Amino acid sequence: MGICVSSDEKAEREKLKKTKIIFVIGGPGSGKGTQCEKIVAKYGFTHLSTGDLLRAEVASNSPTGSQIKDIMQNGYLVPLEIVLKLLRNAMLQKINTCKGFLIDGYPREIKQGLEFEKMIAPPTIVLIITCSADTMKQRIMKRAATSSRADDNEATIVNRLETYFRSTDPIIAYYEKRGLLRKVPAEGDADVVFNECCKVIDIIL
Ligand SMILES: Nc1nc2c(ncn2[C@@H]2O[C@H](COP(=O)(O)OP(=O)(O)OP(=O)(O)O)[C@@H](O)[C@H]2O)c(=O)[nH]1
Ligand SMILES: O=c1ccn([C@@H]2O[C@H](COP(=O)(O)OP(=O)(O)O)[C@@H](O)[C@H]2O)c(=O)[nH]1
Ligand SMILES: [Mg+2]
Repeated sequence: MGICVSSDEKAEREKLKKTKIIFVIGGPGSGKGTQCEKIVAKYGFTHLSTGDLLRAEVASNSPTGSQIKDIMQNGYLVPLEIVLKLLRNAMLQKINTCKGFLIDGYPREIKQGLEFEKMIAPPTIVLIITCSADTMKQRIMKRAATSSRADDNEATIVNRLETYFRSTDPIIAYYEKRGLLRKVPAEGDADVVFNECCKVIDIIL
């Protein structure tokens, strides 16, 4: 039996397939959000942070929000169907006006990436922002002084780093093999890092 796909849905899929999609990955506090903001300012891309979408869901007090609140507070991963649904909805809201998408903090596991391709489209490239665990920890502790994020505390940072390092090597290997991975070292100043990001993005425009 065939699956019935409405013409609206078909048109949506076609649009999503044509748009540029950059996955931006990197450890907690590596600077994904900072770089995405700069990329938006220069290239007019639409920035979607999975972490932000999930935090908004928690703040809305929806049933899904209460389901994921504790998972996030402890630094673990939210079930991928939930993340994907939020992402797809957010992308469709912007699809008619945007020049391309920066998907910040995604995928956290290969499976998330594969499901994204099934439901939405393949990424144009995967940008990975890399720095040492010490640097990430220092940056988050500094951010913690002014942020109100429930997960910006020392115990959760340890879990977030562990979760990241456990799942990230297979992701890197997977996208490297497909020729989609672009590595940007991020120990230095944010402007220097941005310069490197631009070199990578200019090539796909
Ligand atoms: N020195 C330096 N600091 C940076 C750089 N990028 C970000 N920071 C600082 O590090 C902190 C974390 O940066 P974010 O952009 O929030 O990092 P993130 O990767 O989005 O972090 P998560 O949302 O926790 O995954 C911020 O307080 C930034 O000011 C960089 O390239 N160099
Ligand atoms: O695809 C995602 C993205 C985020 N998260 C959850 O959202 C939190 C915050 O994500 P964000 O990218 O903002 O920060 P990070 O943990 O990388 O510092 C994570 O710790 C996870 O609990 C998730 O489960 N799946
Ligand atoms: Mg962020």
